[in-house]
Amino acid sequence: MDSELSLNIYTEPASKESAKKKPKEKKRNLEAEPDEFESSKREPKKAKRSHEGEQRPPRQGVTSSLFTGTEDIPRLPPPNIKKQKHQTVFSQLTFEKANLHPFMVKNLEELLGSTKMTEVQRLAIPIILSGKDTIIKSQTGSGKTLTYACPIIQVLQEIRPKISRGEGVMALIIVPTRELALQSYEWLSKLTKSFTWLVPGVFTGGEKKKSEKARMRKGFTILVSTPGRLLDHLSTTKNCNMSKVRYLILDEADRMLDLGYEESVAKIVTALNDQGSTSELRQTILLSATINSAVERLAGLALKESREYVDASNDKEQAETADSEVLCVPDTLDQWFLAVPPKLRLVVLASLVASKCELTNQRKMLIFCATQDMVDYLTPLLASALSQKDTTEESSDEEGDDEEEAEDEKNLSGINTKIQFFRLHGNMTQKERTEVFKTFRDVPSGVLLCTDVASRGLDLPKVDWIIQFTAPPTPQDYVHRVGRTARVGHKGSAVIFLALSELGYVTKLEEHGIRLKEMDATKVLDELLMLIPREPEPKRRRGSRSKVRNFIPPC
Ligand SMILES: Nc1ncnc2c1ncn2[C@@H]1O[C@H](COP(=O)(O)OP(=O)(O)OP(=O)(O)O)[C@@H](O)[C@H]1O
Repeated sequence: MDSELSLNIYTEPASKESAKKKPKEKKRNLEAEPDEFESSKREPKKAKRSHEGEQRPPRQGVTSSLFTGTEDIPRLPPPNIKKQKHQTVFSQLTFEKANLHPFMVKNLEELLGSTKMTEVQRLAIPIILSGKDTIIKSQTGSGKTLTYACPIIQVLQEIRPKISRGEGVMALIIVPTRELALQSYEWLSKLTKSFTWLVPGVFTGGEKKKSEKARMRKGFTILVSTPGRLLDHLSTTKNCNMSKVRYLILDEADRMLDLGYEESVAKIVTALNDQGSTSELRQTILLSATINSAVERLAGLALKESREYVDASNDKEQAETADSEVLCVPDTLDQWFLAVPPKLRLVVLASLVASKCELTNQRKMLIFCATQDMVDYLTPLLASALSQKDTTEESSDEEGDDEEEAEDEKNLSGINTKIQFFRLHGNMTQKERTEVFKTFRDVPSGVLLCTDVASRGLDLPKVDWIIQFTAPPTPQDYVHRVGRTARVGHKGSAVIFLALSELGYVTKLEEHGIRLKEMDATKVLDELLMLIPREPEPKRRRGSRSKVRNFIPPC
């Protein structure tokens, strides 16, 4: 069998007709598979781009070495899913039924455009209101923030005489990342709008400690903080009064452990006890999308023995060990894997981004990378290959080049002229991180390249595609990454790039009840060909470059 991936970058993609005629082979190369991936969606786009009636002249092209000598992609055995876990997101109960203050119910209705509680909210809010320590497990994007925020605010606003901010912190919320701290703080600010005497505040590493100290002097009722910065204040800030903390929330507990915060949380709990907020007087709530023995250990540090356990997935049979845990992903999530040989990873990534973002102007995408360096490398690379901004900058540098070359550049860079690229990782200044987080959250479309700093807890509305350019260490991490889309009942898609040697990852996910469909890399590359403007190729001068060649090396 021909083991070459013989995609010719200048020839037309094989038509559906001809693809169908090809006999099926046991093993396949990237050319042989009939389109399974989004075939119905691709048709209209073909029509849009095909300049009807206009035949593209067949180009006797050069086949880049990128596309030759490629390994065969082995067929995977059929999926072996024993258990699959589905969780209904919304309950039939409204917030009104949870005995929340009418102002808060009205506020929620305006903010969310809905009055129905999610399943985890329906189950957990009454338990939290009853005053019991609680462990809450629920899938990503199921509304865990409001699950703790609503009952806390409900109880605090009822206290008479009214609480004053000078009395010290009454509710302490610990979250693993700065972005999540800001996000939770924003929700608390919105929910306390009608109860002006409850003052929320936020501490995050990377902010100026001096200004945080000044704000602390004025006082907060509800404080959100990352563990490191809170410990710092507890040991150095005089006015850090935690003696009256009656709620302690440990949000994204599994992530907190991954980041090595177990010891910090233990020290915070000790500091609270020392200041007089003992576990008997305090109600502690731990939230996590995955629960394993390490999370249970963390719970043991802070929660009372007599605690409630809320599992919104309601799967009582589930074995709660890290190995056999059946993980829960939203039903509205479409999941794929892409088996890609290393040398094609970049061009397939560029094709996928270009084609998905070209299909609609309202596309929001996250690309997860293994390292900060990878994010820093890929962001300008994709931007210069696919977006107009960099091209314009580059064209102005090349002022004076001959017209033919400028025209050529313009044509080939016209793959997509609107995609905005962003990057986010832990080695950026806090100011940059906050700016990127807020801007990306608010833009209607864009592509954010990030490390796992964005994998947990972040609520970025309207993200409809997650690309994992490198596989995460564990299936639990996979669930958190894909959890940035398909939130609260919305639809979303996720694709993970795997080298041929990594295909066992698909089986590993199946052991956890997660089923991935295969996306065909050739079809993805075909999409790129269709996006390249169909002008006849201008005569090239020696030394001239094209955008496509920026990411497809010359043969
Ligand atoms: N009852 C509800 N009705 C409609 N939208 C809701 C409801 N509850 C929460 N949401 C929205 O759902 C989104 C996700 O909520 P949240 O970030 O709290 O989820 P999560 O379970 O903490 O997710 P993750 O595990 O990823 O952190 C938010 O935008 C929030 O506004």
